[in-house]
Amino acid sequence: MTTSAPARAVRVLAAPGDRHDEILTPEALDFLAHLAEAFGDRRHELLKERRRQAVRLASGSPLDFPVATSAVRADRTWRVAPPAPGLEDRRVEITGPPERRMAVNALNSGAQVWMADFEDATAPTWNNVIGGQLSLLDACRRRIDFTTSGGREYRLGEKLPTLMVRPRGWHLPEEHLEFDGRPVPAPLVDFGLYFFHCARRRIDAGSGPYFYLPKLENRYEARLWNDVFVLSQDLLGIPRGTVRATVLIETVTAAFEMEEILYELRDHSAGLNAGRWDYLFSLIKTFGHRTDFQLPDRARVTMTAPFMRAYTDLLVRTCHRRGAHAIGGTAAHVPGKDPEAEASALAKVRLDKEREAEDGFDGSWVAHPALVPVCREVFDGVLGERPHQLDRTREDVRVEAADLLCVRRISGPPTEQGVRTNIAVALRYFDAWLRGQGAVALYGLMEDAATAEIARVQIWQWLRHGVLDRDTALRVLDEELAALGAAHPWAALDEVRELFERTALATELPLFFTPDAYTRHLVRIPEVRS
Ligand SMILES: CC(=O)SCCNC(=O)CCNC(=O)[C@H](O)C(C)(C)COP(=O)(O)OP(=O)(O)OC[C@H]1O[C@@H](n2cnc3c(N)ncnc32)[C@H](O)[C@@H]1OP(=O)(O)O
Ligand SMILES: O=CC(=O)O
Ligand SMILES: [Mg+2]
Repeated sequence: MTTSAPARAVRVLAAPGDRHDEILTPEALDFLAHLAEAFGDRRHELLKERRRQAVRLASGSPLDFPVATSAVRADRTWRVAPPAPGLEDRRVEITGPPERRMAVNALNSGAQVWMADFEDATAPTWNNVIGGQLSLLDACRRRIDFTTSGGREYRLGEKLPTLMVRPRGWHLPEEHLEFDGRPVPAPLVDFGLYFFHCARRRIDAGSGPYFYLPKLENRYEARLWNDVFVLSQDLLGIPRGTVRATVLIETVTAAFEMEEILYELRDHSAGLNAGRWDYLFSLIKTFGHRTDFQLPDRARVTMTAPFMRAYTDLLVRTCHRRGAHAIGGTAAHVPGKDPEAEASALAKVRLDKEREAEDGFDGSWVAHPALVPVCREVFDGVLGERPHQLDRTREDVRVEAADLLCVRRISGPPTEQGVRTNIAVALRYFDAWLRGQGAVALYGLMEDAATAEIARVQIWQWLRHGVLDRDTALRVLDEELAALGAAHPWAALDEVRELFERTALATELPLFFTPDAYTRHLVRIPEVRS
């Protein structure tokens, strides 16, 4: 590294695990200490600002495109950096946790990009966090092959996708690492360890250190990431502008600052992604108190709802006028175990990808290897030999604040089946998450931390507006807990129930279920600290 050591060190508070010393080297911890020292306080201030903004919006302050940055939006001259090596053609991107077996499967899936996910698809147990870093390091060294105890072989193919890594969001701490008496911010840990160990290897392989940035709420959070990139590159002597990052527009406040977010990151930007599930979650939680934001059953809120279409159209237009890729989101349907379910899932995903490709997206996400060919076929049909469609500037798109916020047109009360599905999904997902699994297939759909949040906050919202009565919610909760216990005798029913009651049935809505559940259930710090 090119600068002197920080005054304080990062302490590891976890028990040593298999090969963890390969990741938690003194040099890597020193790198994290630099990041924690430089950015810990700013992250803390930005989280306070998130809470202040939530209160302002809940008290009726209007949400609109910021006046202070109108010059950035009006200036037609600026562009983001051109696509970096390996990021020009992104028509199919597969997502998934960096668990070893899934890592090999994703790398062999035939997609252009693998988005290795420490956020929505990972329950951040210490073993998942460090195990994920080991998978990434081994993948970068091409030493990830293994054979299961049953003799099944996992071997990397010749041509691999470009690797992008999604660190956890700013709201999460990593309690197994301490700096200056406080947990190190989780995004700095996920980003920092990968960057420290793999940035040079990726550059030497003709690619680069590339990231997806989740759950940003405004331009200041994008600026913070940009400063993290600048310092990290300087510390390792890597030229500025080598890092690239795609920001997920998945909060309603960020949808009003897409241009500004691209602008803040312009030298490191690799476009925007329409993170539809967190977006919907954010919309409900931000305006959950307002009756005109009351949404019907989750299944009825689709991407063709006018307010969702306004959000994706605006994203494509914003990206393309700035020379940035616009990447679509995840259709949650995953192939089931029988051919009929599989055909139905493929048909639904195809429709979703067709809409995205026709609307101008340059590529999209899939959550399962069996969906790669569908997504490819659809984007091949629209792109042909071209790597993207940045030339489709979508001048026809006119989106005002009201278009993004006009939810009323699809509002309505829930059905009993809608209530039951949400409760069942939340309980089953919490159970999986507490056992260390961050994504699961439930009732034919991929469920992760974003989709489960929708299930949770809808129950809260319906109770709040009196369209669901508490007795019914409690009765369904009892029934669905019993069903979960019958299906999974190992499920921690008391913990699951308590988590649901605390996060869905409380008067005040917790902003996320994860931070508190993480601290209570996933953190394992031995009695005697190292
Ligand atoms: C809202 C958002 O943020 S979307 C992005 C975050 N979410 C995700 O990335 C979810 C990714 N998807 C997944 O985790 C999985 O597909 C699940 C959990 C939904 C379903 O997984 P499974 O129940 O294992 O599915 P299934 O049994 O059909 O899997 C068949 C094979 O495909 C593999 N596979 C399934 N999904 C993936 C994936 N996304 N990446 C790599 N391999 C995968 C499985 O590991 C399995 O491999 P194996 O035969 O070697 O054991
Ligand atoms: O991260 C993606 C989303 O839809 O949420
Ligand atoms: Mg998300």
